[in-house]
Amino acid sequence: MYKLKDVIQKFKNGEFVIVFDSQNREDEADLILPAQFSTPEKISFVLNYAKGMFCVAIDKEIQKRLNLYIPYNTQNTCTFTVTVDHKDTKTGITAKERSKTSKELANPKAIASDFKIPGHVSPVVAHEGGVLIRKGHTEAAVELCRISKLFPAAVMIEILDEKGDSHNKEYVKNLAKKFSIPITTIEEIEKYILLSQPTVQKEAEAELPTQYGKFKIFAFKNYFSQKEHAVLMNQTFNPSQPVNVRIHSSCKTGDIFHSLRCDCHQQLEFFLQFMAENKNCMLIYLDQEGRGIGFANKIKAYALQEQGFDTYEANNLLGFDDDLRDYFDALHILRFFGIKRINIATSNPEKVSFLQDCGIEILKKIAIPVSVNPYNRKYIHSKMLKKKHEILIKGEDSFENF
Ligand SMILES: Nc1nc2c(ncn2[C@@H]2O[C@H](COP(=O)(O)OP(=O)(O)OP(=O)(O)O)[C@@H](O)[C@H]2O)c(=O)[nH]1
Ligand SMILES: [Mg+2]
Ligand SMILES: [Mg+2]
Ligand SMILES: [Zn+2]
Repeated sequence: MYKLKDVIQKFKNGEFVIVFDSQNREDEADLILPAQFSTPEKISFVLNYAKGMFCVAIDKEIQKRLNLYIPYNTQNTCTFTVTVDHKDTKTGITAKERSKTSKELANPKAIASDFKIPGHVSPVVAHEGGVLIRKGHTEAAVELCRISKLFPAAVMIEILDEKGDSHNKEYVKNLAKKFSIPITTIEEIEKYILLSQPTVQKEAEAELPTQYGKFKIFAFKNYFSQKEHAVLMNQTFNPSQPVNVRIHSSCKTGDIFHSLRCDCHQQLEFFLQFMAENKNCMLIYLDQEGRGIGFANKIKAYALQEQGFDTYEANNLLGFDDDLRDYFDALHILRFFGIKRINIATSNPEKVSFLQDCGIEILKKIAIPVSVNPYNRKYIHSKMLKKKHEILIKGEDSFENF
């Protein structure tokens, strides 16, 4: 699914890769090389073509083992340590000597006394939570090493163009093309991690008798986002048979207060009833309120909708994208239960394509009939028009009636 696989293959073999961060962040590209593969030639290339700050991204373990002091207050900024040279270097500045220092930073047997302080290489320490917590080049570089099963140290340097500009995308692309260097983004690295390792943990399970029937309830937690999700399923459950799944994003106003502004409560109620009447059902109730913008922002968005903006325009006016949700946690919940084949109750084509791309087989879509009223009319219409939701309108209802 992600071309990151090819990037990792090259990185594993000791080749350079280029990593862009997000446009909302530094909007820069760094040339990155596993430090263990440093050679004078490669370091010379880096100095000639990248021209930014010569750093070696390292993990916390290396920083501690080498006793690399962090002289700055580094809350949320780059965690640079003191500068170093390897003890066997003379001035420490030549490509050959910087290569030696970089390579030794990746040496798992290296000790503090192997390095002289100050020097000509700047180690910078990645956040322990990696790119899931901090979306910087340092974290990306160390993650690339980790994914590639290399020592967690990488030479990292910003690419500047002929004029010294670090934001020239065309220049970076041409450089990549000229030297066949693969390009990736921090976002792609993050997606790769979210797909390849479980994002949630099961915390607890119990029985849950409801007015619809007796179900089992599970609590799952994502320790990065601190989000807690609920999973309801039938008491007898066979994951090797197709499972009827609903992935529902929390809607306090709809699910709890039965708001008429949206169709959430109708969908939830339909599915709970469906669970009572059918076997092998699972409701994954995700803690991502207001399409991921949170409760307070959703209410702000409602206030804007009262002025005539639609649900997506309101999000955008508040500075958010249309939809901030993702379904990685839901994917890992399905994987946790060993579920591979599902019928899904949704109108949202994005949920379907995400799960399919991740290898979940979708056998059927279960349509949920919803009523239109004067308060949800525009909301439902916008979803159908702008996001291609396939919404089944109940009985006699039609948009023209409102
Ligand atoms: N930001 C924002 N979020 C909303 C608004 N109305 C509902 N929501 C949230 O939208 C989410 C539900 O999204 P929907 O688009 O209704 O449905 P869906 O989950 O994408 O698709 P279905 O599977 O068919 O339910 C919930 O998290 C609600 O809290 C709104 O006007 N603004
Ligand atoms: Mg950077
Ligand atoms: Mg919905
Ligand atoms: Zn709702």
